Amino acid sequence: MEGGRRGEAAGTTASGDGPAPVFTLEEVAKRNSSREAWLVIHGRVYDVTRFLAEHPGGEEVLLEQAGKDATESFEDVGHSTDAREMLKQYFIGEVHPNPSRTSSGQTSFWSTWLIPIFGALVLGLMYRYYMVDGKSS
Ligand code: HEM
Repeated sequence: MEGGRRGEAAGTTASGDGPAPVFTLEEVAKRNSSREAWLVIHGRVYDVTRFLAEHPGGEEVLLEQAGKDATESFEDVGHSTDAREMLKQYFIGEVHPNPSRTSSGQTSFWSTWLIPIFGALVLGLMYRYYMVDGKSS
């Protein structure tokens, strides 16, 4: 109970190293009930489902924030360093920085490159066609 030990992940999901999963705000928003409750605090996603009943501030307030960014409410309460330490064990991932482009990344890659390349080819062929045409007549 002394505050001397730090950085000891007690066998639960590793929160320190390795790439963390990334969730969109839409995905977080779906977890807004006592069946599944996720919170965003300082850009990180926390699964507080099994913490609901244990929260000293009650499950009501957590459910009110479930599926949302709870940073402000969390900070407004002035949670202790102990409370901040507890966050780590519920960490499940980061928030996606740009929610509108999740699955269509490939499509936008091809459309951004193929259109200019195709355009350049057409222009080149047209140029050639007109030059040849100009010379022969
Ligand atoms: C995973 C996120 C959270 C954790 C780990 C957590 C943890 C705790 C802990 C350990 C306490 C006891 C006092 C302290 O140590 O500061 C507490 C109190 C409290 N928490 Fe949270 N909390 C979380 C999120 C929230 C959120 C989102 C709210 C939203 C309003 C909230 C509202 C409160 C309130 C009102 C109290 C005061 C209870 C009292 O003084 O009787 N907590 N919380």
